[in-house]
Amino acid sequence: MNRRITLMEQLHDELTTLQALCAEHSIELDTEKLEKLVHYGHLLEEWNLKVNLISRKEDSPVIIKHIFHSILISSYHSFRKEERVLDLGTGGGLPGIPLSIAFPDTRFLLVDATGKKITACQAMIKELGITNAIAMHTRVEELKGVVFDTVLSRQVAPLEQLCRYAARLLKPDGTLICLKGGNLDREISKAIESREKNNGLPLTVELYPISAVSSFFSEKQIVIARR
Ligand SMILES: C[S@@+](CC[C@H](N)C(=O)[O-])C[C@H]1O[C@@H](n2cnc3c(N)ncnc32)[C@H](O)[C@@H]1O
Repeated sequence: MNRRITLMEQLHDELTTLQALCAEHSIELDTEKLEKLVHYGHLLEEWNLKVNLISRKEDSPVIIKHIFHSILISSYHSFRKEERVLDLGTGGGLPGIPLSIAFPDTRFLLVDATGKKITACQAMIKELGITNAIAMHTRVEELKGVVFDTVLSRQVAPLEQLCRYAARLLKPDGTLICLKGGNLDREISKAIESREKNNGLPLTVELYPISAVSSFFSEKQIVIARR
């Protein structure tokens, strides 16, 4: 029998899906955080009707494709108390908003060159009661007087360009973490060739393929660049 799924059932399904994925990857999140992440997913879809934040012809659940994808970074990097993190080209808050929910003691700055996207992020941050993330409308090249332990970036630019942006904003022992897809051989070679120009970033590049985590992450990798 065909029947419409109620909002309550949908929320429950999303919560269960996220909980199972987190448990499978040893990511510990309490129910309050899981519920907030599900709430963020709904706000993201609502805002997406007004501002282009994520693809509108979604073929996969937002809770996996965008939210768990962001959270998965924490399997490869420990977000510490008071750590300062920049999300460069955050768009609708990815990966910064999910990670700020998961790690409330870490401090996140989310920047994007598009004002309308930052307005959406600011509204979502407020509605979710997030106090450890700030969204700022700026090009990353114009950020001054701040340094970060970690720079995050999801689907923004080739690695060499990200290294150029991050080089002057990262502490000497800081880390650049990118969520990327496809074959990265050429862009990694270019980034390594340009490292002298980019304050020695990257000295090393670690690649963590995540295709096996979910069918929605086909050809996706987590890329970690260090000096
Ligand atoms: C493809 S979107 C990805 C958004 C988000 N990270 C995500 O995964 O959904 C790339 C975003 O990077 C932003 N962007 C590109 N270059 C930038 C720069 N130099 N400074 C700040 N934002 C930038 C764009 O405005 C855009 O919102």
